[in-house]
Amino acid sequence: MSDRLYAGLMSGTSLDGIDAVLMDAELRVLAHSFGPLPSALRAELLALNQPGDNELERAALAANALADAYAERLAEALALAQVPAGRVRAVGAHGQTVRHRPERGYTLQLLNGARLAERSGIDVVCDLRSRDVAAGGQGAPLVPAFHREVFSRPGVDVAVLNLGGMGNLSLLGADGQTRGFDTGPANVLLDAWHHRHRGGAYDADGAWAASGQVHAELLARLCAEPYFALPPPRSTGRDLFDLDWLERQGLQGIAPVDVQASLAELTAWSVAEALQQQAPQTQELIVCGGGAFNSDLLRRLQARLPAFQIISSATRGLPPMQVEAAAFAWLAKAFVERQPGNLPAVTGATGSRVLGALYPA
Ligand SMILES: Nc1ncnc2c1ncn2[C@@H]1O[C@H](COP(=O)(O)OP(=O)(O)OP(=O)(O)O)[C@@H](O)[C@H]1O
Ligand SMILES: CC(=O)N[C@H]1[C@@H]2OC[C@@H](O2)[C@@H](O)[C@@H]1O[C@H](C)C(=O)O
Repeated sequence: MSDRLYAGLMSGTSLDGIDAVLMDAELRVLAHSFGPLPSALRAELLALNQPGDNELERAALAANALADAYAERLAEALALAQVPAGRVRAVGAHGQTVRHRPERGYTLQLLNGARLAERSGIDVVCDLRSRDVAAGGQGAPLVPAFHREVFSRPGVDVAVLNLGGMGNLSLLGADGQTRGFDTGPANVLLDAWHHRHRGGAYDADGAWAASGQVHAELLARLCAEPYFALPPPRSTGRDLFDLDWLERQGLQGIAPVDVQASLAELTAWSVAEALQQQAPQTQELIVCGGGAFNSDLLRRLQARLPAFQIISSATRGLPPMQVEAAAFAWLAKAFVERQPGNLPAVTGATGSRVLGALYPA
């Protein structure tokens, strides 16, 4: 007999690892578990973002391996909270985005949901984006509805910024309206460029970027990418923003450290520009995702948004690395209650839809 606990599992575009969150029906987090992706699986998922040989079998095997890794993270979250699987009503499991092409009518998150149900003994709700795409939407971002639940304040305009691999903003209007869209790359290019020149997963605290100089002409070329001028609804991913994209912008003669500084500035610019265009009256910015730990990035944001109070989501009760997994727990709850998970004003779908596909335990 379930007492309506929900779990969320997320592995995002940065491919840093898997977050599992267990929460109650009042959206209080009971436990959080994070673990890196096994390195061979991480490399394969990264490779599957590009066309390659024998994709079908490789995708199926990666979806299996991801289900096993998800099951492990979920088990650890349950153990931390000392909660048996039988008390969890459902788990919302994102899977790994390897293609995001809403303009072609699909978005693809790898995950063997059947295997996760088998391993966990919990109802699995996955494939949470396809229905919105089928209804003409972008299938992303989905978190604005959850951000509204946990971060909105009556009478105050609040913006919530996820700085993951990609960046996305939720605009929670004082008038009760919620908007949202992807700003562009947040950490994905910073991680990849840092990895190429310095090794390691990411530029800790943005220290390398902070030691460089922004290259004004390169920054201008990066900012000229047409994606940044698109009106919402808009979403993006590694399909567009990868190292090939960066190399096409002309890097000859520019020191790698200055490219890193320029990439950090691009992230800050894309967010500030979007806020100034879309929500000029807003003055509060809540930051979540791994970029919330990058003080160089936050300093650049503050410099471009001097009137804003920029705070970590932890200040509002939800630590930065728990927000997305919690959102997918909330989406599982919405599915169980057959409530819509999307916001058509955000994704551009023709209407509200119940999101997800169910693999019963
Ligand atoms: N201490 C830190 N200093 C600098 N950057 C950090 C730090 N900790 C995390 N990050 C950045 O945050 C990233 C992970 O963020 P997060 O887990 O929110 O992304 P994601 O969920 O994979 O992406 P998305 O939200 O696009 O799906 C890392 O790849 C790294 O770039
Ligand atoms: C297709 C896809 O996986 N999109 C992710 C990605 O990572 C950040 C940004 O791009 C956002 O649009 C989305 O994730 C969050 C969880 C969302 O749907 O709100």
